[in-house]
Amino acid sequence: MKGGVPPSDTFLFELQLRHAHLLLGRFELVCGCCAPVEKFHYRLHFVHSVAVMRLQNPPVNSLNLDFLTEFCITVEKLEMDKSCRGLILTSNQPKVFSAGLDIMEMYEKSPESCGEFWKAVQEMWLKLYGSNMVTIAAINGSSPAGGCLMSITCDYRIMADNPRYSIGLNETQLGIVAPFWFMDTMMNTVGHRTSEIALQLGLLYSPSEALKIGLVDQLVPEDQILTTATQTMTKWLAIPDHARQITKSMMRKPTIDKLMSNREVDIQHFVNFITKDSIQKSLGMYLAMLKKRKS
Ligand SMILES: CCCC/C=C\CC(=O)SCCNC(=O)CCNC(=O)[C@H](O)C(C)(C)COP(=O)(O)OP(=O)(O)OC[C@H]1O[C@@H](n2cnc3c(N)ncnc32)[C@H](O)[C@@H]1OP(=O)(O)O
Repeated sequence: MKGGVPPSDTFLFELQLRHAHLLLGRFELVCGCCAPVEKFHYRLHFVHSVAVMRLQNPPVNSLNLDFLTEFCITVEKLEMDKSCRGLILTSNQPKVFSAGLDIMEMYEKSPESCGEFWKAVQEMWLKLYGSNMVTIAAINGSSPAGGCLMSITCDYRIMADNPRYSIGLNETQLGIVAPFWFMDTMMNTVGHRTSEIALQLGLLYSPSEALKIGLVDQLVPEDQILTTATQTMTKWLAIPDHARQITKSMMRKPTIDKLMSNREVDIQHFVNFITKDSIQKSLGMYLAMLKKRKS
C-alpha cells in the first residue's frame, strides 16, 4: 500500500471485513461501491492508505464517553495498521463538525463519572495529537470548544467557507476554564498572544476570521472539502513517513509529556472544578440558553 498504489477491490473488501470485525459492527467501512448502512457513531471510508472518518453522533456530534471510547479504539487500530498512513476527520451531521464535549457528561454527574469522562477526553487528545498518521480535519460545520480542540490536534485544517459556521475555544462563555493542554494546543497553533485573547474572551471565529489568525489553514466551498482534503493528504503522504513522523513527534513531545506526567492531577483538578455548585449553575444556565435559543 505504501507509495499510493490503488488497492484492489479484494483488498478493500478484506479491509472492510477486518475493520468491521475488529470494531464490533459499530463502524462502517465504505469502499466506494458499498451502500452506507444504518447509523453508527461514525463511518469509516478506507481507500489508498487513507481512512476517512465521518463523525456521526446525532444531533450535533457532541463528544460523550461512549463516542470518545469508540473513537480512541478506532484510532488505535488504524495506528497499528501499517497500511493506513493518513486519517481525514469530517462530519456526517449537517452544519456541525462537533459541538464539543457533551455538556450532559459534566452536568449533575457523580465525581466518579466526571473522572472517567475526563480520562476519555485526555485519551482522545493524546491519541490524535501523538498520531503517526497524517491527520487532516475537514471541518464541514461549526466546531466550538472540544470540537475545536479535535480540529487543532490534527496536522492540517480545511474549513467550509460558510459564514454561518464558527470555530474556537469558547469555554469561558460557559463559565468554565479550558485546561492547560487545550491552551497549549491552541498556542502551538496560533501563537501565545492570539490564544490569550481567544481563550479569555471565549471567541468563536467565522471561517474567514479563523483563516486570518491561522486557526484553520484553508477555506473551500463546502462541496469541495473532501476532494481538497484528499489532495492535501496526497501532498503530505509524498514526504517519507519516518522523517515527517519524527519531526512531528519532536515538535509535539513537550506538550504531550506535560499532560502525560500530570494526568491524574489533571483529572482531579477537573473533577473538583466541574462539581462545584457555582460551575454546575453556570452549566445549567448554558444548557437552558441552548434549549431556549432553539424554541
Ligand atoms: C474544565 C472544563 C473544561 C471543558 C472543556 C471543554 C468544554 C466543551 O467542549 S463544552 C461544550 C461547548 N460547546 C458549545 O458551547 C456548543 C453548544 N452548541 C451550539 O452552539 C449549537 O448546538 C451548535 C452551533 C453546535 C449547533 O447548532 P444547531 O444545529 O442549531 O443545534 P442546536 O443548538 O439546536 O442543538 C441540538 C441539540 O443538541 C444539544 N447540544 C448542543 N451542543 C451540545 C453539547 N455540547 N452538549 C450537549 N448537548 C448539546 C442542544 O441543547 C439541543 O438539544 P435539544 O434541545 O434537546 O434538542
